[in-house]
Amino acid sequence: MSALSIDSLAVSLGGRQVLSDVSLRVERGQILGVVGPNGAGKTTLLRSIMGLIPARGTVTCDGGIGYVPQRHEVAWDYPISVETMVRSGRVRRIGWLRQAGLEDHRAVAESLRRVELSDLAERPIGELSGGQRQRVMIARALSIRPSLLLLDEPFTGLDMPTQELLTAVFASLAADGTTIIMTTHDLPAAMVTCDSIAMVAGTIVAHGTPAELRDPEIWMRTFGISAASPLLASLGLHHEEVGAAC
Ligand SMILES: Nc1ncnc2c1ncn2[C@@H]1O[C@H](COP(=O)(O)OP(=O)(O)OP(=O)(O)O)[C@@H](O)[C@H]1O
Repeated sequence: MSALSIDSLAVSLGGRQVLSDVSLRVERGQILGVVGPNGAGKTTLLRSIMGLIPARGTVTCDGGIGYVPQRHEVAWDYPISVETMVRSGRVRRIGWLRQAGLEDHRAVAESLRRVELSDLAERPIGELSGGQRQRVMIARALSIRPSLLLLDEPFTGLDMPTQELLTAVFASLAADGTTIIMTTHDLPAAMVTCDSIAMVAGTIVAHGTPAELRDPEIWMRTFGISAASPLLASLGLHHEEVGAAC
């Protein structure tokens, strides 16, 4: 059985069809990159896998799901520590009225270690840098030890060392069997770091390994770009014009 199976998923928001006929399989320990233009439905796809918005079709996952929304969706002026923020990821397991137990503390400490934030456990979240905030949100999602981790644009606005650190964290999670799905606008990085790429534009336009997605036509169609687009050059894909040699 695949770690995640999506069959005939369709989502309407505000009376408009945002996603239709989405079917996808992701195997355990794989990293899937979800790419597509603005408004393509990438965030909607993650939210519907998470069950946060009503959708038709079926989503089957073999374990818990951790979700890291885009950073601007979180209220960072809330007066709580990094540790409390990470522990809040386990609220459904702990319950609002029960004290956190040994297992909860262990899971929180392990998650903070994964993202190298153990030293900042007591720091108020309002005092963190953008990169540290992203690491807190990832630790929060990891606190339930999910089998599937959903990341919405995890690298946006981060410097190169933080991107490198997170890439290493994701690779080690995947090696330990966590399945990862991330949306991204950094297409060259996705082609290097993801095992497979799903190209989304209202539906799955193409899905394959980076090596299988070297046809520039697919990128031109999905992103609505011309053969002269710098995007194709940045991916090392060159469109050969028919009759160009004449
Ligand atoms: N709550 C909502 N009500 C109505 N329409 C919505 C709602 N949320 C999203 N949409 C619309 O659904 C479409 C897909 O949005 P979504 O955020 O999934 O795109 P995206 O691919 O993640 O885009 P981006 O790259 O800009 O983040 C957009 O046209 C958006 O305006």
